[in-house]
Amino acid sequence: MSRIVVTGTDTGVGKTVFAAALTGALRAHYWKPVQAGLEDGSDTESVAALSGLPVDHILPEAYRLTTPCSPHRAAELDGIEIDPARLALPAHNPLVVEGAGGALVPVTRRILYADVFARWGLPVVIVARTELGTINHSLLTVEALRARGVSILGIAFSGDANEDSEATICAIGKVRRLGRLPHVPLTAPSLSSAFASAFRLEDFR
Ligand SMILES: Nc1ncnc2c1ncn2[C@@H]1O[C@H](COP(=O)(O)OP(=O)(O)OP(=O)(O)O)[C@@H](O)[C@H]1O
Ligand SMILES: C[C@H](N)[C@H](N)CCCCCC(=O)O
Ligand SMILES: [Mg+2]
Repeated sequence: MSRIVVTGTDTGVGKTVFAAALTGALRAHYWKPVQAGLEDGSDTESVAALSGLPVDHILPEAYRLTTPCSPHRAAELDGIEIDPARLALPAHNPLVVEGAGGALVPVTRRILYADVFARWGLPVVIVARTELGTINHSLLTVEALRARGVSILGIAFSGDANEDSEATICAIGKVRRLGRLPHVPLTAPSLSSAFASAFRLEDFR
């Protein structure tokens, strides 16, 4: 079975929506270790609603921070420092783990998400937009992860088709195109069906 990390080229690119679909398709457990920003609902709540899975597949966060900003700063604003020892992976398998923002977002002032991914030693899926600007953001993300020895499972695009940008990223970055999740109504059944049409489950096993 598989334990997979979902990162992205930026915040708001569709990691949570993709992770909900993947978690549901694998009947995995989902874990968002650090939630920064509580007012508009958490990623954990979104995945609980969108994955179609029983709630016991949705694991509690290690940190729930008030402010919607970088976790290192959100922690400071709440008067704490994130202890990387508390970010030990849960034993569940299959497991889908979501970062926050992009791969070089700081967890503390000394440790970035990419460093944590390297410690975990799990393969990473990069969620990338298809809009203009994605080639640069995607290739930067690929380089940053490889520089830290993180294994990249592939790229999951999010949004409208952009055939040349998607192919260019995968060719120059030497990275597998896993598929593209189009924008769909955010319900569990529509997400599940869009994921099944766009991705091959065996790529994640
Ligand atoms: N496949 C999709 N279909 C419909 N809407 C989507 C899809 N992907 C993303 N969105 C929209 O974009 C918003 C941001 O996506 P999402 O929350 O998945 O981003 P994220 O990368 O997880 O951000 P964060 O860094 O905060 O965790 C969603 O709330 C939703 O409105
Ligand atoms: C608040 C947001 N939705 C995420 N939880 C955290 C995004 C951190 C991005 C930091 C940055 O790259 O500047
Ligand atoms: Mg998210």
